[in-house]
Amino acid sequence: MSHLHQTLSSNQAPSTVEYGGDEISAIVLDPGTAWTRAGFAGEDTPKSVIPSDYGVIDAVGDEPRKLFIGDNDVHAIRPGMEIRNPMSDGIVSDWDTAPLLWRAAITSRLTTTLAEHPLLMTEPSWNPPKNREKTIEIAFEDFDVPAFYLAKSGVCAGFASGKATGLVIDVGASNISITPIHDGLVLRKGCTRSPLGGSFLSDQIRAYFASAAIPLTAHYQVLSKNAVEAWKPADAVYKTFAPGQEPTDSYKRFQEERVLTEFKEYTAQVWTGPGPLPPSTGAHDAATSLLSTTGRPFEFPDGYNLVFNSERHRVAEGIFHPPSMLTNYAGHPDPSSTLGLNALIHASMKDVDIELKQLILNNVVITGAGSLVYGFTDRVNAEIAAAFPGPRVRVMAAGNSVERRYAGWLGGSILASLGAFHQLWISRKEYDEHGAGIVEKRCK
Ligand SMILES: Nc1ncnc2c1ncn2[C@@H]1O[C@H](COP(=O)(O)OP(=O)(O)OP(=O)(O)O)[C@@H](O)[C@H]1O
Repeated sequence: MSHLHQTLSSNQAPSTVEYGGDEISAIVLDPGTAWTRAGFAGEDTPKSVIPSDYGVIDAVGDEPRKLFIGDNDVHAIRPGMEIRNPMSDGIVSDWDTAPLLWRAAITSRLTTTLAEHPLLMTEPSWNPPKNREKTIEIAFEDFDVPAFYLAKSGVCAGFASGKATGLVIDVGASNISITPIHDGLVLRKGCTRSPLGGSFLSDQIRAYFASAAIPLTAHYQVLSKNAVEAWKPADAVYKTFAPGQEPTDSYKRFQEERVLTEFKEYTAQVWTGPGPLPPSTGAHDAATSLLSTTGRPFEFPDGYNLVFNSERHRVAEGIFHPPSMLTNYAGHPDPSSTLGLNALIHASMKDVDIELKQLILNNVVITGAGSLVYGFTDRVNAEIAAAFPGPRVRVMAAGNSVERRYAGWLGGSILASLGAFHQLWISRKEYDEHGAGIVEKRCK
């Protein structure tokens, strides 16, 4: 892919791809753990973004299993509907359902004739060969596409910022990954990741609410509410369900996750460092005065509202400094063996030779919706500047949240619409001749 980067610019957005002499729009599909994003190559944003979580009512007797995919369906309250996700750690773990989601993302908003459009999909750098082969098989045999390519999401996110060389820090739902890229290729030995992504932050906030006895209500549970003063009990009417009609626990958790994301968006804030957030000292929290920040309010769906001070920093501290993580819940990562973000960056840069390291650290690209929490970029900046002092270290993050959310997709969109990309597509003929193994040779 290295020859492509010379023609690369983030402003470039041709609207069609030339394939087989005709101008046909390629489709770009970026399947994440939180969202599945699909759109036409050359466009600025994916036209179709659906939750990767889906609803399912398992088969009972003669009734077959029912699936509920897409925003409207997955959020509707249905007794017995479980919410599941076909991804784990950023890669597909449920091959029965993932292709159904991909197809739904494409056919709901883009086209019903998949067989006419080349398909570019993104994948994380740790996607194993078996998964890659399965993906190309689905593209050609199930979707019947005329041409296919599998691009590394780290490389795509770099391209979205106009960089073919750099260090991509992607904060997704399932993890944080660090991908060094050089001339549009992933430097494999420098790829690192930790489970301390957006879902971890949600779990930390949930754990904090539990420890402070702050009730977490989801939107669907509230029928109506009246405004109340901060710290006063909610004055709301809650929805009740007849026996057997209640939503499942997984549905409840999925809906609570939306509220936790709102908390991340409006209230949580990363301590800007460098170095860890000072420890809590109880009621007269030294960190609060040290931070000299004003508190920030948050209102739950039932109107219960309060102002959060140092706690809104504390919930995010574990991402950078795992010993600070809250551990009052089952399944939390092990604070003593999980790498914080600074350590991850160090581990990634450890074996990169010195000249290349300078080039790479000159283009640190922060991406992924999980990075949108206040202060995140400032902290990364401070940590990198402290760890790698020098004038050539530069951290960049799109100020525009849409770009940050969709960087992987956008890079794929740019890539697939470059004239020079034409030669990289794997054609149906090549797939038929060489089989699924061709993906290993052609999509590096
Ligand atoms: N404004 C925001 N501030 C902080 N976090 C946010 C914000 N908006 C969304 N998030 C979080 O970002 C995460 C989703 O990020 P993203 O869409 O990049 O993940 P993904 O690519 O689908 O997942 P993965 O990379 O793990 O496969 C969720 O945990 C969500 O709660």
